[in-house]
Amino acid sequence: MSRKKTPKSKAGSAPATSALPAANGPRPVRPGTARPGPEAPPNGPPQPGRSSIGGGGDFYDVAFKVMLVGDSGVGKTCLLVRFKDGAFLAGTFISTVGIDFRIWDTAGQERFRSVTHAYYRDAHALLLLYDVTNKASFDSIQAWLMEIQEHAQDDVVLMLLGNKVDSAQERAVKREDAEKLAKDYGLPFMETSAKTGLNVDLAFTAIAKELKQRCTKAPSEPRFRLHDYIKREGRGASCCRP
Ligand SMILES: Nc1nc2c(ncn2[C@@H]2O[C@H](COP(=O)(O)OP(=O)(O)OP(=O)(O)O)[C@@H](O)[C@H]2O)c(=O)[nH]1
Ligand SMILES: [Mg+2]
Repeated sequence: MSRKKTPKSKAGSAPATSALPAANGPRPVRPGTARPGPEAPPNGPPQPGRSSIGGGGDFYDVAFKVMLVGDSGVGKTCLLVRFKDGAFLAGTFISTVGIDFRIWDTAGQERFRSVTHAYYRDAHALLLLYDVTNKASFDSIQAWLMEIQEHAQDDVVLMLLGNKVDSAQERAVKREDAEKLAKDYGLPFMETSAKTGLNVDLAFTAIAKELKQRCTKAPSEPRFRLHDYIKREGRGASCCRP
Protein backbone atom coordinates (compact mmCIF):
# COMPACT_ATOMS: atom_id res chain seq x y z
CA MET A 1 0.00 0.00 0.00
CA SER A 2 2.99 2.29 0.09
CA ARG A 3 5.20 3.71 -2.54
CA LYS A 4 8.70 5.00 -1.99
CA LYS A 5 9.49 8.50 -3.10
CA THR A 6 12.50 10.70 -2.91
CA PRO A 7 12.36 13.37 -0.21
CA LYS A 8 10.60 16.58 -1.10
CA SER A 9 9.09 15.16 -4.27
CA LYS A 10 5.98 17.27 -4.53
CA ALA A 11 5.33 17.33 -8.23
CA GLY A 12 1.69 17.12 -9.06
CA SER A 13 0.70 17.28 -5.45
CA ALA A 14 -1.08 20.59 -5.44
CA PRO A 15 -4.85 20.72 -5.50
CA ALA A 16 -6.21 21.49 -8.93
CA THR A 17 -5.91 25.20 -9.41
CA SER A 18 -8.86 25.04 -11.76
CA ALA A 19 -10.94 24.70 -8.64
CA LEU A 20 -10.09 28.27 -7.80
CA PRO A 21 -12.19 31.02 -9.34
CA ALA A 22 -10.32 33.98 -10.78
CA ALA A 23 -11.35 36.25 -7.97
CA ASN A 24 -10.47 34.01 -5.12
CA GLY A 25 -10.83 36.25 -2.14
CA PRO A 26 -10.83 34.94 1.37
CA ARG A 27 -14.01 33.22 2.30
CA PRO A 28 -15.01 32.19 5.76
CA VAL A 29 -14.36 28.52 6.21
CA ARG A 30 -16.19 27.69 9.36
CA PRO A 31 -13.55 28.76 11.81
CA GLY A 32 -13.36 26.43 14.78
CA THR A 33 -17.07 25.99 15.12
CA ALA A 34 -17.64 22.30 14.97
CA ARG A 35 -20.16 20.18 16.67
CA PRO A 36 -20.24 16.41 16.19
CA GLY A 37 -21.66 15.42 12.85
CA PRO A 38 -24.40 12.90 12.30
CA GLU A 39 -21.99 9.98 12.26
CA ALA A 40 -20.42 10.81 15.61
CA PRO A 41 -20.86 7.99 18.08
CA PRO A 42 -23.40 8.80 20.77
CA ASN A 43 -22.21 10.29 23.98
CA GLY A 44 -22.62 8.06 26.99
CA PRO A 45 -21.32 4.78 28.36
CA PRO A 46 -19.81 2.22 26.02
CA GLN A 47 -22.49 0.29 24.21
CA PRO A 48 -22.46 -3.48 23.82
CA GLY A 49 -21.52 -4.39 20.30
CA ARG A 50 -20.28 -0.92 19.53
CA SER A 51 -17.28 -0.74 17.26
CA SER A 52 -13.97 0.19 18.76
CA ILE A 53 -11.74 2.70 17.06
CA GLY A 54 -9.25 0.95 14.84
CA GLY A 55 -10.66 -2.40 15.89
CA GLY A 56 -8.19 -2.48 18.77
CA GLY A 57 -10.72 -3.33 21.44
CA ASP A 58 -10.67 0.08 23.13
CA PHE A 59 -14.09 1.60 23.55
CA TYR A 60 -14.77 5.28 23.94
CA ASP A 61 -17.63 7.36 25.20
CA VAL A 62 -17.01 9.89 22.50
CA ALA A 63 -15.08 9.40 19.30
CA PHE A 64 -14.35 11.85 16.57
CA LYS A 65 -12.91 11.62 13.13
CA VAL A 66 -9.93 13.87 12.62
CA MET A 67 -8.21 14.02 9.26
CA LEU A 68 -4.82 15.32 8.20
CA VAL A 69 -4.83 17.01 4.82
CA GLY A 70 -2.38 19.02 2.74
CA ASP A 71 0.02 18.62 -0.15
CA SER A 72 2.16 15.56 -0.55
CA GLY A 73 5.32 15.72 1.53
CA VAL A 74 4.24 18.36 4.03
CA GLY A 75 4.59 15.86 6.87
CA LYS A 76 1.07 14.60 7.61
CA THR A 77 2.14 11.03 8.30
CA CYS A 78 5.14 12.17 10.34
CA LEU A 79 2.95 14.48 12.42
CA LEU A 80 0.58 11.65 13.15
CA VAL A 81 3.39 9.25 14.02
CA ARG A 82 4.97 11.88 16.27
CA PHE A 83 1.69 12.34 18.10
CA LYS A 84 0.83 8.69 18.28
CA ASP A 85 4.23 7.10 18.89
CA GLY A 86 6.42 10.03 19.93
CA ALA A 87 8.81 9.17 17.11
CA PHE A 88 10.01 10.84 13.93
CA LEU A 89 10.20 9.09 10.59
CA ALA A 90 13.49 10.37 9.24
CA GLY A 91 15.02 9.39 5.95
CA THR A 92 13.09 7.86 3.12
CA PHE A 93 9.82 9.53 2.35
CA ILE A 94 7.14 6.89 1.96
CA SER A 95 4.16 8.64 0.53
CA THR A 96 0.73 7.68 1.78
CA VAL A 97 -1.36 5.97 -0.87
CA GLY A 98 -5.08 6.73 -0.77
CA ILE A 99 -6.14 6.62 2.86
CA ASP A 100 -4.08 5.20 5.69
CA PHE A 101 -6.62 3.33 7.77
CA ARG A 102 -4.59 3.37 10.97
CA ILE A 103 -5.94 6.84 11.53
CA TRP A 104 -7.31 9.30 9.08
CA ASP A 105 -4.07 10.22 7.45
CA THR A 106 -4.72 11.17 3.85
CA ALA A 107 -2.60 11.25 0.73
CA GLY A 108 -1.63 14.68 -0.51
CA GLN A 109 -1.01 13.57 -4.04
CA GLU A 110 -3.45 14.93 -6.57
CA ARG A 111 -4.16 11.52 -8.06
CA PHE A 112 -5.73 10.37 -4.78
CA ARG A 113 -7.84 13.47 -4.31
CA SER A 114 -11.12 11.91 -5.35
CA VAL A 115 -10.57 9.12 -2.83
CA THR A 116 -9.85 11.63 -0.10
CA HIS A 117 -12.98 13.64 -0.86
CA ALA A 118 -15.15 10.74 0.17
CA TYR A 119 -13.70 10.87 3.66
CA TYR A 120 -14.27 14.55 4.31
CA ARG A 121 -18.00 14.22 4.64
CA ASP A 122 -18.09 12.76 8.13
CA ALA A 123 -14.87 14.30 9.43
CA HIS A 124 -15.31 16.34 12.59
CA ALA A 125 -11.97 18.08 12.38
CA LEU A 126 -9.32 18.70 9.77
CA LEU A 127 -5.69 19.56 10.34
CA LEU A 128 -4.60 21.37 7.20
CA LEU A 129 -0.84 21.28 6.78
CA TYR A 130 1.69 23.07 4.64
CA ASP A 131 5.46 22.83 4.79
CA VAL A 132 7.22 26.03 5.87
CA THR A 133 10.16 25.09 3.61
CA ASN A 134 7.95 24.63 0.56
CA LYS A 135 6.20 27.75 -0.73
CA ALA A 136 4.08 25.77 -3.20
CA SER A 137 2.51 23.83 -0.36
CA PHE A 138 1.51 27.13 1.26
CA ASP A 139 0.18 28.49 -2.01
CA SER A 140 -2.07 25.43 -2.20
CA ILE A 141 -3.81 26.23 1.06
CA GLN A 142 -6.54 28.32 -0.51
CA ALA A 143 -7.34 25.54 -2.93
CA TRP A 144 -7.45 23.10 -0.02
CA LEU A 145 -9.83 25.40 1.78
CA MET A 146 -12.11 25.39 -1.22
CA GLU A 147 -12.03 21.62 -1.33
CA ILE A 148 -12.87 21.51 2.33
CA GLN A 149 -15.69 23.95 1.83
CA GLU A 150 -17.05 21.79 -0.93
CA HIS A 151 -16.67 18.38 0.65
CA ALA A 152 -16.58 18.71 4.43
CA GLN A 153 -19.38 19.50 6.83
CA ASP A 154 -20.15 23.15 7.37
CA ASP A 155 -19.19 23.01 11.01
CA VAL A 156 -15.97 21.05 10.74
CA VAL A 157 -13.21 22.22 13.10
CA LEU A 158 -10.28 23.38 11.08
CA MET A 159 -6.71 24.21 12.06
CA LEU A 160 -3.86 25.41 9.87
CA LEU A 161 -0.42 24.02 10.66
CA GLY A 162 2.90 25.11 9.17
CA ASN A 163 5.10 22.04 9.62
CA LYS A 164 8.91 21.49 9.49
CA VAL A 165 9.64 24.64 11.43
CA ASP A 166 12.81 22.95 12.68
CA SER A 167 14.32 23.55 9.22
CA ALA A 168 14.89 27.22 9.92
CA GLN A 169 17.51 27.74 7.23
CA GLU A 170 15.24 26.36 4.54
CA ARG A 171 12.22 28.40 5.54
CA ALA A 172 10.34 29.64 2.48
CA VAL A 173 7.09 30.79 4.10
CA LYS A 174 7.14 33.63 6.59
CA ARG A 175 5.18 33.07 9.72
CA GLU A 176 3.58 36.48 9.27
CA ASP A 177 2.20 35.48 5.86
CA ALA A 178 0.61 32.39 7.32
CA GLU A 179 -0.73 34.37 10.25
CA LYS A 180 -2.38 36.75 7.84
CA LEU A 181 -3.95 33.96 5.85
CA ALA A 182 -5.15 32.31 9.03
CA LYS A 183 -6.60 35.57 10.26
CA ASP A 184 -8.36 36.24 6.96
CA TYR A 185 -10.04 32.86 7.16
CA GLY A 186 -10.55 32.88 10.91
CA LEU A 187 -8.44 29.77 11.35
CA PRO A 188 -6.44 28.79 14.39
CA PHE A 189 -2.80 28.49 13.29
CA MET A 190 0.46 27.18 14.65
CA GLU A 191 3.83 26.23 13.34
CA THR A 192 4.84 22.65 14.17
CA SER A 193 7.66 20.20 13.80
CA ALA A 194 7.07 16.50 13.53
CA LYS A 195 10.84 16.18 13.88
CA THR A 196 11.22 17.92 17.25
CA GLY A 197 7.62 17.51 18.37
CA LEU A 198 7.06 21.25 18.66
CA ASN A 199 3.36 21.98 19.15
CA VAL A 200 2.34 18.56 17.85
CA ASP A 201 0.59 17.33 20.98
CA LEU A 202 -0.90 20.77 21.41
CA ALA A 203 -2.50 20.70 17.97
CA PHE A 204 -4.22 17.38 18.57
CA THR A 205 -5.11 18.21 22.16
CA ALA A 206 -6.67 21.52 21.19
CA ILE A 207 -8.78 19.83 18.54
CA ALA A 208 -9.82 17.12 20.99
CA LYS A 209 -10.81 19.67 23.64
CA GLU A 210 -12.86 21.64 21.16
CA LEU A 211 -14.68 18.56 19.90
CA LYS A 212 -15.26 17.10 23.33
CA GLN A 213 -16.74 20.30 24.62
CA ARG A 214 -19.18 20.43 21.75
CA CYS A 215 -20.45 17.07 22.80
CA THR A 216 -20.31 17.16 26.57
CA LYS A 217 -20.28 20.76 27.75
CA ALA A 218 -22.66 21.59 30.56
CA PRO A 219 -24.48 24.91 30.08
CA SER A 220 -22.80 26.32 33.17
CA GLU A 221 -19.31 25.37 31.95
CA PRO A 222 -17.26 28.12 30.32
CA ARG A 223 -16.84 27.70 26.61
CA PHE A 224 -13.51 26.29 25.43
CA ARG A 225 -11.80 28.82 23.17
CA LEU A 226 -9.54 27.12 20.67
CA HIS A 227 -7.78 30.28 19.48
CA ASP A 228 -7.08 31.41 23.03
CA TYR A 229 -5.89 27.98 24.05
CA ILE A 230 -3.22 27.63 21.37
CA LYS A 231 -2.22 31.25 21.84
CA ARG A 232 -1.63 30.54 25.50
CA GLU A 233 -0.06 27.10 25.17
CA GLY A 234 1.82 27.40 21.86
CA ARG A 235 5.60 27.17 22.00
CA GLY A 236 8.36 28.77 20.00
CA ALA A 237 7.05 29.22 16.55
CA SER A 238 3.42 29.32 17.56
CA CYS A 239 1.48 31.87 15.62
CA CYS A 240 -0.36 33.80 18.13
CA ARG A 241 2.39 35.24 20.24
CA PRO A 242 1.37 38.38 22.06
N1 LIG B 1 12.78 18.46 8.92
C1 LIG B 1 11.57 17.92 8.96
N2 LIG B 1 11.19 16.98 8.06
C2 LIG B 1 9.94 16.47 8.14
C3 LIG B 1 9.02 16.90 9.11
N3 LIG B 1 7.86 16.23 8.92
C4 LIG B 1 8.07 15.42 7.89
N4 LIG B 1 9.33 15.55 7.40
C5 LIG B 1 9.91 14.83 6.27
O1 LIG B 1 9.12 15.16 5.12
C6 LIG B 1 8.97 14.01 4.29
C7 LIG B 1 7.50 13.76 4.01
O2 LIG B 1 6.82 13.44 5.22
P1 LIG B 1 5.42 12.62 5.21
O3 LIG B 1 4.90 12.66 6.60
O4 LIG B 1 5.59 11.28 4.60
O5 LIG B 1 4.55 13.52 4.23
P2 LIG B 1 2.98 13.37 3.87
O6 LIG B 1 2.37 14.72 4.01
O7 LIG B 1 2.38 12.29 4.68
O8 LIG B 1 3.03 13.00 2.33
P3 LIG B 1 1.89 12.18 1.48
O9 LIG B 1 1.61 10.92 2.23
O10 LIG B 1 2.52 11.94 0.14
O11 LIG B 1 0.70 13.07 1.35
C8 LIG B 1 9.72 12.86 5.00
O12 LIG B 1 11.00 12.73 4.41
C9 LIG B 1 9.83 13.32 6.44
O13 LIG B 1 10.96 12.79 7.09
C10 LIG B 1 9.43 17.90 10.06
O14 LIG B 1 8.69 18.34 10.96
N5 LIG B 1 10.71 18.37 9.93
MG1 LIG C 1 1.61 10.48 4.19
